[in-house]
Amino acid sequence: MTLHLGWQRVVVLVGYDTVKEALVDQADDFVGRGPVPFILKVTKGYGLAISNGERWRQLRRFTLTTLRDFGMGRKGMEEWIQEESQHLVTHIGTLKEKMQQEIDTVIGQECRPSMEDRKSLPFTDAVIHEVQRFLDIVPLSVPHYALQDICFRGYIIPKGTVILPMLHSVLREDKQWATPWSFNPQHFLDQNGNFKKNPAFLPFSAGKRACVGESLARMELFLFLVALLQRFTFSCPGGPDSVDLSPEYSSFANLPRRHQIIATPR
Ligand code: HEM
Repeated sequence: MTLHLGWQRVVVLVGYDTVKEALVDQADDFVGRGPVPFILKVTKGYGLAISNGERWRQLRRFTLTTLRDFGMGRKGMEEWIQEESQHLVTHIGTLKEKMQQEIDTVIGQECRPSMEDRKSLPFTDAVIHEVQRFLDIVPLSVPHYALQDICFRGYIIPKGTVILPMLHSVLREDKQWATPWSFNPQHFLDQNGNFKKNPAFLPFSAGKRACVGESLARMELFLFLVALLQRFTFSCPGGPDSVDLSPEYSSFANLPRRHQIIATPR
């Protein structure tokens, strides 16, 4: 779909098939990032997220190597996050009985969680995936840009066009999810309760420009949440129905609201 935002021509890619075909199957064509004003303002024109060509390739390689080395250093990334999460559990508390039952059964309340535990905790893993799908934090991804004319599905996308891979349309697509508008961890579970991948789970986008922080972010989400659930039960003053799940702001990002949460030690 083509539209104009002021003078800027924008092509919006809608749905899993289109987003995947562009970002993965035609990865080299759609790898560009353009001089979009808000990204320029945030980055001042520097860094990985705004760069193109050789400069971007080098920055991306450097970033990925640094994150990987961080993970393999004297204190691995996993261990570092584990320690951080232990600090956090002294302040906050837990969430849902079913996750706690699963965690209690598999690793107990005392043992420090590790990433190895993820495959033994399919329900917890499914809940985390569903939270990311449902919250839809970066609904339009970070804008891409046609650095030259791109031929896509028989159309020409002219050089200078901003391209928005609409991740929101993938994370809420009827064809991909049984109940796209409801929070439903079953989206990531099979009939036997095993974890089930869904290729349309693209909160970090896809292809050559996909989020470099994905592994770190997913590790943090898992280790923090499991450590918190081991020690606390969470509730909110007005009961679960009082929680408004709609974002506080919705534009480039969907920002979740702040909530008052009661963390009760178990
Ligand atoms: C839940 C957490 C996160 C989400 C949902 C997220 C999502 C995204 C998305 C959608 C993009 C755009 C990809 C594209 O252009 O196609 C992106 C890019 C990027 N993310 Fe993340 N991200 C998260 C955490 C992080 C973290 C922890 C880091 C840093 C360690 C990070 C660093 C970056 C960078 C540098 C880019 C630009 C990559 C490039 O242009 O080549 N992100 N992220």
